[in-house]
Amino acid sequence: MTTGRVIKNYNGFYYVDTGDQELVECRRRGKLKAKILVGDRLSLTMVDDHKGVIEAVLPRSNALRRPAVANIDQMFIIMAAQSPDPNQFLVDKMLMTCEYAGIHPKLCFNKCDLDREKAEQYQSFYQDCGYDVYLVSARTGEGIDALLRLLPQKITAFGGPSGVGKSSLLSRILGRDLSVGQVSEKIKRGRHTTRHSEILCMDDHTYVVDTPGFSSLEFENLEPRELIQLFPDMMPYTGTCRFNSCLHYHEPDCCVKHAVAEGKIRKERYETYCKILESILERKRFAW
Ligand SMILES: Nc1nc2c(ncn2[C@@H]2O[C@H](COP(=O)(O)OP(=O)(O)OP(=O)(O)O)[C@@H](O)[C@H]2O)c(=O)[nH]1
Ligand SMILES: [Zn+2]
Repeated sequence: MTTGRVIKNYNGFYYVDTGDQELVECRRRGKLKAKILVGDRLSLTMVDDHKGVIEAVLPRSNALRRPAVANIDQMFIIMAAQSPDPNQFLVDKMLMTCEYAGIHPKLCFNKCDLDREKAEQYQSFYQDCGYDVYLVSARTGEGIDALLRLLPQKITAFGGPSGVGKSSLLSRILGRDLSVGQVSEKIKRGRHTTRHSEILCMDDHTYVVDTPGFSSLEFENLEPRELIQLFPDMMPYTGTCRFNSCLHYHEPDCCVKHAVAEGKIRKERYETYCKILESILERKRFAW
């Protein structure tokens, strides 16, 4: 049995990287009902050198719903140091979306040429929260080498709000202009032909996923008590609150609130937590 990774899904065929030079064109075995995502690892039976039949989807390490992609090795959330100005609540929500999908993301502030001071403030804030933060400029090329060093042999997803310079950054990273629909040799398809998540090939086994529809609604079914798990900077302080069921909100003797008061948890992060918690509680009230 051969194993491989789905690189694209097109017209009922799955194109699978098995480690060989060429992608293997696969169909699913008729009785296989599982949903197959880009990024999924599969077991397959080879029919000839270039064709196969998918027998099973192997367990996933993570999966995002929108964009639909599985088994990402790392995720970068791209923001701009300026135009558009960064918004801390939005950054927090995107971080939470990734954490909910089982991905501990990295942050990248582009357009550092425009406002280095602001970018450094954000860098220091989120580093304190336990996130790796990279400062780059797609315009000047600053910081790109540091990003490039993190990519080999991995599937890396890039997401972020519109206008932060994601296309410019990916063009720099891939060394080709993405805006004109360049065609990747191995994938044999240009960009901008689909709105689905797209895996772009850098070289054998190194892939970059452009995620245009990055959605922060992934935690809409979250239970109030689960919310704290999406804040790795707050999680260490849970567990010793007076009440086992503590939501770290209005309860007395809450260790999370103590940590906020002592400056061990950043106040702004706790504010995000409360804001999202309130929206979840509100939604549950309406559901009754
Ligand atoms: N000063 C500066 N401008 C940049 C930088 N990167 C991108 N830009 C500019 O920002 C604008 C948006 O860049 P895009 O690469 O189209 O941004 P995007 O995030 O792909 O935008 P969408 O296609 O809307 O998702 C363009 O005018 C770029 O020239 C940078 O590092 N510095
Ligand atoms: Zn508590």
